[in-house]
Amino acid sequence: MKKIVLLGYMGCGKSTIAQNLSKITKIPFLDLDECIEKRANLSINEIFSQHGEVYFRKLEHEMFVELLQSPENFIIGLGGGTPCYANNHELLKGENVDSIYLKASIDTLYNRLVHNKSKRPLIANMNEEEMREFIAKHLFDRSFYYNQAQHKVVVDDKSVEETVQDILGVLA
Ligand SMILES: Nc1ncnc2c1ncn2[C@@H]1O[C@H](COP(=O)(O)OP(=O)(O)OP(=O)(O)O)[C@@H](O)[C@H]1O
Ligand SMILES: O=C(O)C1=C[C@@H](O)[C@@H](O)[C@H](O)C1
Ligand SMILES: [Mg+2]
Repeated sequence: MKKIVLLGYMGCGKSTIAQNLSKITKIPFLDLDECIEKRANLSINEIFSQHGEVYFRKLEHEMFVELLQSPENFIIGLGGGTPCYANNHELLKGENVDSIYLKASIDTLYNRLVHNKSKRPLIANMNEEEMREFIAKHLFDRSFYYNQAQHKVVVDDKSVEETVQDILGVLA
């Protein structure tokens, strides 16, 4: 069986949806950000502030490759930027991978992130206006990489359960 890889912008629901998909499919779930935190013994915020983003991106790539090489089956929730660095977007097309882009609009992302930005170093210090502008531009820049996924599921105006059902549909 293939590894199921969920990707998309910060706040699109990768971690939330992956946990719920895991409960239904009984396939274990791993969150790439959490794996990196465990490996570094630091929070994502601490990695960014103590070592910088380039160091984080190297760890992120190494950990992603490691998980894909593991013989076990997992649902993997990626970090928001994972497909956009190194050759990670090419790894989304691997034979043993089912990659799914959880596609959310700027409004959906803004509404979810505006009160949940403290653990996300890229937006943690922005005011509301800066954040909306940042998300719009950043999503535009990253869309090319997200669109390398094998499948796409639109998450706007859907409950967690509805998105999980849509994912099961594309995997069937
Ligand atoms: N229908 C929904 N589907 C998914 N998440 C939802 C939904 N409605 C509200 N949320 C909330 O939106 C947030 C999504 O955050 P989550 O951490 O799952 O995103 P993420 O894509 O893993 O972000 P990051 O890239 O920063 O790790 C959570 O607080 C979740 O409770
Ligand atoms: O979108 C991003 O670049 C990031 C998203 C998070 O999941 C973390 O991986 C980190 O905060 C960077
Ligand atoms: Mg997450």
